[in-house]
This record gives sequence, C-alpha cells and structure tokens, in this order.
Amino acid sequence: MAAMCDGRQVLVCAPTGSGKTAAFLIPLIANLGVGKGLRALVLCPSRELAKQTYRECIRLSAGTGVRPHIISKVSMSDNKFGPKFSLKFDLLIGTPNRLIYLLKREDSGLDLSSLKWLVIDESDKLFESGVKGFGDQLQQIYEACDPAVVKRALFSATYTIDVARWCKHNLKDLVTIIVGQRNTTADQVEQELVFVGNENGKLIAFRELVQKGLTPPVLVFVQSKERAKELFDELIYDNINVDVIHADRPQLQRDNVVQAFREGKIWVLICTELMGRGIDFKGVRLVVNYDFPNSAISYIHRIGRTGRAGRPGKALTFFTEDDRDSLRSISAVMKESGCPVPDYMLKLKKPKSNSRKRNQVIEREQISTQLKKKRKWKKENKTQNEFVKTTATA
Ligand SMILES: Nc1ncnc2c1ncn2[C@@H]1O[C@H](COP(=O)(O)OP(=O)(O)OP(=O)(O)O)[C@@H](O)[C@H]1O
Repeated sequence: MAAMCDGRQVLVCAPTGSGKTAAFLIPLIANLGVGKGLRALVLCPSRELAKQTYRECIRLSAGTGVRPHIISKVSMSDNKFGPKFSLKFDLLIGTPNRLIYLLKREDSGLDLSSLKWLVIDESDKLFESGVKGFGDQLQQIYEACDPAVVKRALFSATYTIDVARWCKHNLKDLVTIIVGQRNTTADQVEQELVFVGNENGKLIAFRELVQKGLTPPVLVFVQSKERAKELFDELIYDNINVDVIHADRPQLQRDNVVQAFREGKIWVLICTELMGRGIDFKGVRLVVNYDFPNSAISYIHRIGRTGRAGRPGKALTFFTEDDRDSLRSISAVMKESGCPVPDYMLKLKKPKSNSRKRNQVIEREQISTQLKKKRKWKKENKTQNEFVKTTATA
C-alpha cells in the first residue's frame, strides 16, 4: 500500500486470502483525488471476481466521493455507457473481454486518456498466452493506455517468471513485493492427498466423506464443465444440498448460485477453474479437488478458497494413477507448506517434456455411473442386434 501511495509501480505476490484486494483498492481510492475522467482501471479474469472486487470497492470508498463502476452485461445494456460515460465514474472494474468490447464500440464513450492507474489482479492468469489466455486482450488494453502516464500494479498469489521478466523490462521504478515464500499455500490450510484408485473410487470416496459428515460450505473442483455437470447429476440424488457453477450457465444463474452459496443455502458447490482464483467465500471449511489440478499454480489457487483471512481450512485432493505426472510438483508444494507427504512422491521422476505438455488436461473416464450404465447397455444391445442380424442373414 505504501509503495502505491508513493506512486510506485508494483508487482505483488502474497498468499491467497491475505487481503490483496484491499491492498490495491485502498491506495487507489486514496490517490484518485478530485478529477475529471476515468482515472483507475482494475482488471480481473472472471466476472464473479470483478463483481466481488466492485462490492469491496463500494464498501471501501463509501464517503470518499470516489465513484466506482463495474462493466457488467446489465450496465452495458442499461445505457450507462454513452458519450459522457468516462466523466461519470472515477474507477472502473471489469474483465478484459468486456473492456475491449467497449473500447471497440465508438458509442460507448469509454475514454482511457485520463487513466492514472491500471491494476491487474491475478496477473499471472491475465498474462497467459494462447487461445484461452488473456495475453492478447491485455496487450490491446495496454495499447489503449498512455504508457508514459499510466502506472501499473500487478497482484497475484503466485509468481511466474514470465510476469516478473515482463515487469522488469517494461515497468520503470518497479517495486517487487513478495510476502512469505514464493508459490506456497496459505499456512492455515491442512492438506491431504487421497489415493482413490480410479474414477469410480472418487465417487465412493466423496460419498464416504458425506456419510462421515461434511461441514458446509464445501467447494468441489473438477477439471471441466462437462465433468461438473456429470458430478452434479450424480450428487443431486444423494440428498446433498448441492449446486454447480461453470461457464456454460447463463450469467444470472451463475450470480444466483454464488449468492445462494454465500448465504449458506447451498452446502456443496461443484465448480471448475472459473472459481479457482480470487473468489472469497467466507468460511469455506473444505476444498475437495475431485480432479487433480493440472499445475501447482492451479492447486495453490484452488485450495486458497479455504483458510482465508487467518481462518482454518482443509483441502483434500483425490488422485489416481493417471495423475502420476503432476503428483511430484503438487506434493512438493505441500511439503513446502509443512504438510506430511510420502517420500516416494517427492522422488517421482520429472515427466519428460514431450510426454506431457505444460498444463495439459488429462482425459478421464466419465464420472457418471448412470452414463456408464447407459453406454454399456447401448454397447451390449448393439452387439446383440448385430448377432441377430448375422444369424438371420445366415
Ligand atoms: N486487514 C484485514 N483484516 C481482516 N480481514 C481482512 C483484512 N483485509 C482483508 N480481509 C479479508 O480477508 C479476506 C480475503 O481477502 P482478499 O479476497 O482480498 O484476499 P486475496 O489476497 O486477494 O486472495 P486471493 O489470492 O485468493 O485472491 C476477505 O474476506 C477480506 O475481507
């Protein structure tokens, strides 16, 4: 906070749940002063996180006169944007794609010429390149800002060499702040790896957990929206108060699910990486990695949804033989955080670079026993029909 208040550009890495949102919002609000035009922009990788940051900003700026705004679908269709839009607000929060959409629309009134601060939350995520990455979008936003005037502040719980290198080469007068050890989990999270044998073993292990008694709220991470839907279809019949959130659900449903989970109306929330970063649900007691995370970075963020703001939390990570390649790096993170890890895991060989691409998602068997049964039935019926056909023609 002190560095930003002094007008220095910063690269900050601090553990999950340690209060980074307030650490950038407070200096922004304090430094904006009186002025005309949009003077600060905060970028987040998901709409859920943007909304949460906006809520925090409203709270922190109360009584200061600072006017925050969020780019949401509603505000875009509400005619909030127009020729004088940039004069109505001081601080704008949003995701890169919506911002670019507005920058491209001539009638949006979005003008970044008065911008003083650009904050990139979850910076390593927003720097990711490739089709699914935000890297290109971030580049377009930079080009719309005046680099001589706009100061940048990058925040994340994880530190990647790519971001650090970029900052070193591009940001003058940079202060790098690292709280604790780089790329470790929050201290308060008790972590455990559970070998479950195979896909079916995951369902059995999860049901055992429920039988023993879960203390809600619980977050369950899977690797894709398809798997999130499948797991939901399984658990919905188990008399668990469960719901699911993923990118295929309409925004209104996503908002309602988040709200219901916050209010304790949903006890178990199945989710994808969408909820892996930044989301602050108060008092999540347990995070279950139903599917093994595909990188140590993803592991750190996912389990960081519990053990926030000094509260205790627990993280269980299921693994099968398929997860062997990632086991070593994640067990090393656990060991670094002081959790007991069997020696053999730490001694596993590094996967050959050509055997598995970085962050590659593992192909897994379907979760759903119903689907499996259906497929088996179809296959058996097909063979039977073929047998009838061939004997009939013979
Ligand atoms: N000084 C403080 N004292 C007590 N609680 C705080 C303080 N600052 C922030 N918090 C609370 O801590 C929680 C976590 O804060 P925040 O969401 O900013 O974490 P974060 O560091 O951004 O985590 P992540 O890396 O997961 O995004 C929030 O509920 C927030 O209200």
